Amino acid sequence: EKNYMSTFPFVNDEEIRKTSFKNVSHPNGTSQYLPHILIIGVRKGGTRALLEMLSLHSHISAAESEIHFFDLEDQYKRGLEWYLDQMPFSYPHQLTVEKTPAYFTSDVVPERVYNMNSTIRLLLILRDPIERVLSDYTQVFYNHKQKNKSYPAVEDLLLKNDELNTDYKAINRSLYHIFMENWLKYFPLKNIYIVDGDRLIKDPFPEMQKVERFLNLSPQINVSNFYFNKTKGFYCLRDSGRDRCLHESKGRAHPQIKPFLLGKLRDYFHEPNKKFFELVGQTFDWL
Ligand SMILES: Nc1ncnc2c1ncn2[C@@H]1O[C@H](COP(=O)(O)OS(=O)(=O)O)[C@@H](OP(=O)(O)O)[C@H]1O
Repeated sequence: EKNYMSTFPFVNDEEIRKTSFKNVSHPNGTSQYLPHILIIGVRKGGTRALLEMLSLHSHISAAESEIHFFDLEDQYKRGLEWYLDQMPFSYPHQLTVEKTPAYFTSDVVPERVYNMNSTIRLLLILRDPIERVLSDYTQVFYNHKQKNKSYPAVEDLLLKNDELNTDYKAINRSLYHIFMENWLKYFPLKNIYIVDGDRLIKDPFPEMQKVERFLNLSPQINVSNFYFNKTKGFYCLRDSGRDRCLHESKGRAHPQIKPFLLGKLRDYFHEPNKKFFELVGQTFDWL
């Protein structure tokens, strides 16, 4: 049998070795491990879809919720022992993965992750920056709606005095090169795999094959694990006969924006996108 697991668990220094694994194990042979893989973002990039699809693989064990360990002070000060305790119970041959989309855009997170495990594998799923802005807006819009609060129309946030409002948070979070530079101060590009979130929506299987390869996992995820659900308008998962789609909050319709505004967004993101492509030595089909 091919030794796919030979490079794991990536743990490189003594301190981490000591804390990376909790020896208080279940009778069934499972234990908790610090993550071997992190899905760091981007917010609205398709992080949940990526985590669910990766979980189709039997060697993957995923933390269900977003832990926000590295980005929130209150969590981080609880220490690695606490973080370890948030991890799922898994078998020694499995890899633990956690996803918190806020990690990618945080200034403090790369160094903190590095201090935990400098050879950890990072997955970053990105979408067209403009799509991401509209998805981000839609998310916040629904958050307000849920609380019966009103929220401005998208054009009122995107524009200020008839010009693009570059202070708008959702626009800033799409300046991928700025955040990427910070990650690359700590991690080599070869340890960061960038998933094309637009392609993962349109045709998930080939993208997941690439993720499997990057993680050195045996090829297990199959084309029949995915089926297109016409009602949802997205791919859903089929796992040992069980069908499931992502939550209804995933795959929402975005607001239509006027062509002149779309033009402004395109102009604005042109240079940042180019900078990002140069930084990672890879291009994407962004507008
Ligand atoms: N298969 C499938 N089903 C449903 N949704 C899918 C799928 N694949 C990718 N996506 C896209 O995932 C987007 C949400 O991204 P995240 O999970 O990263 O959002 S979050 O930051 O955790 O809130 C979500 O964004 P919206 O379309 O704006 O809702 C989806 O476009």
